[in-house]
Amino acid sequence: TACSSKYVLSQMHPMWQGPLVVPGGDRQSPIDIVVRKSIFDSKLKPLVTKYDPHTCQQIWNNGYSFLVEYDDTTDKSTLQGGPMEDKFRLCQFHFHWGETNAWGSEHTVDKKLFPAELHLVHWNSDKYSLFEEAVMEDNGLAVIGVFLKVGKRHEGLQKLVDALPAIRHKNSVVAFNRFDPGCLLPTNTDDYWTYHGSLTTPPLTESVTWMIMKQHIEVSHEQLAVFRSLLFTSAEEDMQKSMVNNFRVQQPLRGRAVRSSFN
Ligand SMILES: N=Nc1ccc(S(N)(=O)=O)cc1
Ligand SMILES: [Zn+2]
Repeated sequence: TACSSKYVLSQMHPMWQGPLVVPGGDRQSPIDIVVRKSIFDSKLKPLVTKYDPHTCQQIWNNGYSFLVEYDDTTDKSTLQGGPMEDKFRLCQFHFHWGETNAWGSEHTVDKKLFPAELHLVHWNSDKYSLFEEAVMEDNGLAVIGVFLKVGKRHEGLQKLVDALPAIRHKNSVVAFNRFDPGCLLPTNTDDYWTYHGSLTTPPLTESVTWMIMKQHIEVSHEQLAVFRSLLFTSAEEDMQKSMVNNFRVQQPLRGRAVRSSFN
């Protein structure tokens, strides 16, 4: 679908650090969320997600993470509310994780690292007609971030985990339908932090309104271990590299405000 994208993994420096310098990058992501410096904004509305499980199309290994892609040619799976004025269309979700449970998330909360982070990627379908267009615009994208903690097994996630062995190698894809991404959201989606930032992988464009959920979800150690069984490398390459630590380091805040929807 429109929102899938290929990343180029250069040998010079691992891609998850992205290019070392971004031209004029003063709203880069991820960031450390300093809770006591976040500003409560009573005008922030609850998030309204309306996800149609039937718009799920495929799951694939893009050599950086695994993406679950949705048909974003109609307004079937949408996000609105929060700090946004417009309606946004879900195009894909993916995760970032570490080689151990000690780290793996991209955002941190008072420097606390989580073992993994889920990103649900949406683009502004009120203003643009394609993800590729929206990705270049200030208010083009909205990404929901959810922290993962290791604990009890996540039943909804298991369907996804069971599909991963089929896409072990980079560029492998498997049909995946009927998956409700809403099952991966925490029970409370009213409490979040929001700030203006960027994609955390190339093209690193500064077009993202981030909404980071205060409440995490729990997945089992075994489920995370299957994430780590994926490979960065394609079947043709002889050096197989396990797909771990696919996160970018925290970026300077550059005076940006982080608002909270809760007191
Ligand atoms: N090129 N597409 C992308 C979409 C989302 C993200 S992220 N990790 O910021 O959600 C990065 C790249
Ligand atoms: Zn991401």
